[in-house]
Amino acid sequence: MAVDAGADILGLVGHMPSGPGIISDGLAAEIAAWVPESMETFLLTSETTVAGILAHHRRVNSTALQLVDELIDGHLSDIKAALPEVKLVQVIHVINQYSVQQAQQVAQYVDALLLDSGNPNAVIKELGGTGRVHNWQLSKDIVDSVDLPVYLAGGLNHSNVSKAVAQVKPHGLDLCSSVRTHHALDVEKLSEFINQVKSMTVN
Ligand SMILES: O=C(O)c1ccccc1NCC(=O)[C@H](O)[C@H](O)COP(=O)(O)O
Repeated sequence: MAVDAGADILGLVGHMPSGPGIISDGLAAEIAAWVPESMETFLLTSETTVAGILAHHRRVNSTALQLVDELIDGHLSDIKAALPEVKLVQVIHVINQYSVQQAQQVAQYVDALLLDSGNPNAVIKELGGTGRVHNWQLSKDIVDSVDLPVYLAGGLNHSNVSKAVAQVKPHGLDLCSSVRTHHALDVEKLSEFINQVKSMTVN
């Protein structure tokens, strides 16, 4: 459905402490092997050690790794050295001014940033798929201060996407909750969103 709708990238959500989009590693691997070669697959991993992240990648074999949490053991450069052909995308949960510093600190070690609205400090960590919008001014400050592609996520839907793009000017958009019904991707909601984005590029 997402390929037909014109998505450029598929996000394959691995094991997470919470969220509506989680799938098994087996299914993620099947999808990663099936997609057209021109399409990127981002494996979303909540692993926080280099060994755990590399093992997760071996199970799925995606074109990119989207790290939804902070590393607690090892360094991003260790992952890059082990998997030079795999893009590294670090998620920054945009909460306050510290998030801008965090983005600037990791920018040199990754291929892209993705700005989302999770709360890694919650009792049950929220690492994405929240459906919540964050402070887009902070996101804009990040876009303006790093020299990397930056994706915007967090509560995007067909009625707020124009404003989000105008304010933040991201490289790309990532969304989950607003195009689902009862947790499953909804073709009508997806088309409504894509049509809105297409109308923005035409106008
Ligand atoms: O979808 C999930 O369950 C999920 C859980 C934890 C991390 C990421 C998750 N989804 C993938 C994404 O990157 C979402 O597209 C992103 O967080 C935006 O979600 P939403 O605010 O619901 O549009």
